[in-house]
Parts: sequence; C-alpha cells; structure tokens
Amino acid sequence: MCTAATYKTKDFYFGRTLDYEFSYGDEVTVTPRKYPFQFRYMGEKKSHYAIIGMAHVVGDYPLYYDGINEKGVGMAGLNFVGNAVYQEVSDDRENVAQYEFIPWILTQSASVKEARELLGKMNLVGTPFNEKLPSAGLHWIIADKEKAITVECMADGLHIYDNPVGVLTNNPPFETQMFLLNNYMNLSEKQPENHFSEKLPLKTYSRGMGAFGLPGDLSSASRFAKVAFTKMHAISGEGEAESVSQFFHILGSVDQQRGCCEVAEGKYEITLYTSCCNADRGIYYYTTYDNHQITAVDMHHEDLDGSSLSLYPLVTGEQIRWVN
Ligand SMILES: C[C@H](CCC(=O)NCCS(=O)(=O)O)[C@H]1CC[C@H]2[C@@H]3[C@H](O)C[C@@H]4C[C@H](O)CC[C@]4(C)[C@H]3C[C@H](O)[C@]12C
Repeated sequence: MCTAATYKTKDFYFGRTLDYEFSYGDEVTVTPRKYPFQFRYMGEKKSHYAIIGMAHVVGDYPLYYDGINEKGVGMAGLNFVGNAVYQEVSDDRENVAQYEFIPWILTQSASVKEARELLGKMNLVGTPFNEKLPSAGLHWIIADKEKAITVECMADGLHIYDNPVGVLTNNPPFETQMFLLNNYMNLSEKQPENHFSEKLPLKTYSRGMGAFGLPGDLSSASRFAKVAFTKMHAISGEGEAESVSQFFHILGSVDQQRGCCEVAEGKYEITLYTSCCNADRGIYYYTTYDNHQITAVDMHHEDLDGSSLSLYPLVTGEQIRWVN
C-alpha cells in the first residue's frame, strides 16, 4: 500500500509513502536538463525540464516512482493492481510506456494544465522496461500548487479525474475512494454533541471524539479517509521546517509498521520510505523505515544544465542524537 498527498503553506509540498515488502534499490535521482531522455516510442528528448525524485536506476536509466520538476509539478505512481489495464500502441497517438510516464510528464509540463494537454494526445501502453522488470500496474497523481488530478488507465480507457483532496492510495478506483468519503462527512476536529437521542444523557469522555469512526486500519480505502481527514485539518506555520514537519505528520498518520500487514508467509509490507518535496524550491526530503532523521537533496545544488544523472543512495540507518 502506498499513500500520496499534497500540502500548501507558503510553498507547495508533494510526497508519498512507499509501502512494500522489499526495495527495488531506490535512490534520490536528479535528472538534469541535458540528460538525453530516451523514450520507447517518442525518440530522444535532448533538452527538457530537470527532475528530482525517487528512482530505481538501471543502466543509467531512471525508473521514477515519484518526483517533482523544476517548474513545481509533482507526480507519483501507486499500485493499482487488478484495475490498471494499459492501451495498445497506436500510430496516431503519442505512445508512452508506463515506466516512462513520470518523466514524459515532468520533462515537459510546467503545470497540471500542460500535463492535461499531453494526456489528451497520448496512449499509455504496457510495454515493459525489460524482461526482468515487467509492467507495473499503477495509477498516478499529478499536482501543482493550483490543483491535483488522478490518472487511471483501465479496461474502458484512460480516466483523468480532478482530485480535490490531493490524496491518492491504491484500490478501489479513485471515484469509489471519493464516494466513500461520504461515510465520514459527520467527522470533525471539534468535540461532538449528542444528536443520538435527547432522552439519553450522552456526553464526551475523551478528547478527539469528533473524529470517532475515522478508520485506522491499513486498507487502502481506510488510509484514503484517514490521510484526507488529517490533511484537510492540518495546521502549521508557513516556514520551511514547520511545513516539512507537518507534512511528515500527515503521512505519518498512515505509516505501516512491520508485522501489521502480512502479504505472504512471514513477509510484511512496511513503509520503506516517506518523501516530502518542496516543489517550489526543488528539495526532496525523505525518511526511511529505520531512519527517522530527515535527509534532504536539493536539485539546485546540482548542475542542472548538465547531462548526467546525480544519484544519492538512501541513508537507511537510524540517526540517534545522544545528549549525555
Ligand atoms: C511497488 C511500488 C508501489 C507500492 C505500492 O503502491 N504498494 C501498495 C501495495 S497494494 O496495492 O496495497 O497491494 C511501485 C511504485 C513505482 C513502481 C516502480 C516504477 O513504476 C518504475 C519501474 C517500472 C517497471 O515496469 C517495473 C519496476 C519499477 C521499478 C516499478 C516497481 C514497483 O512496481 C514500484 C516501486
């Protein structure tokens, strides 16, 4: 399971949890403007927007899971197994393989509006990267400081939805996730009043009872509701440290602890990493399951006019500050 979210204070923030039972070998990866980006059907892009994000790099090719570009657009891919059905290659469309969808959008779009124009011309096809890395069944969130959209390619075609909560998890499809929020419309950050019955002297006995019924399990629909509620009520200062801290708290509300979600005998899904990008400033912050210290990579500290990738392997060991 995975969860993605957006957050706005003075700057725009975009990030996700990557929940899985193993790591593919992830690195924070900066793709500069002159990196020759090879697209399967669309040829090579010699010059484009720079990207920073999390990727598995194979033979100098960045397979991005999530990222932002230098124009402040963010995009993340999350599992959509069983529902994702990709399109066929077609001569009159711009054919984009699922593994190159993030760079296709982020190298060329300065806004969600521009991303939508690209989506209108393309076919999202299931061509695998290679025989060892088959096609991944995903859906995506694309966002900038103005708006967010969800992209789902299903048996009946490519769907693009406005995403007014700025949240994405996994199955079921996005429209159903949004519908299920109706179940929680009564929840509040305020203490509840007794509407149950005037004939009963019901009263609150604990703080936080306004959100009684907000799910806390790890299913995708429950995480959607939990993180949407948390994000919609989140309050923080406008500064960078306060905003980043609050963002990690938002995604922390759906953190997955080892042992709570068994996916095979003795195998557990955990939150491998949590990311928070400042999309205005080009900074990728992350924590990992065993490293709670926030690590940051700033794309503007790299030569963005260069042509080679910059790779930062994840810092995974716990950093403990001893004070005596
Ligand atoms: C496993 C990841 C998704 C995690 C997730 O959503 N978990 C939820 C599980 S569940 O639904 O609740 O069961 C996805 C996100 C991005 C994916 C990667 C990216 O799409 C980039 C390439 C794409 C290649 O086709 C396959 C390898 C790969 C390197 C992908 C491996 C894997 O499928 C990743 C890492």
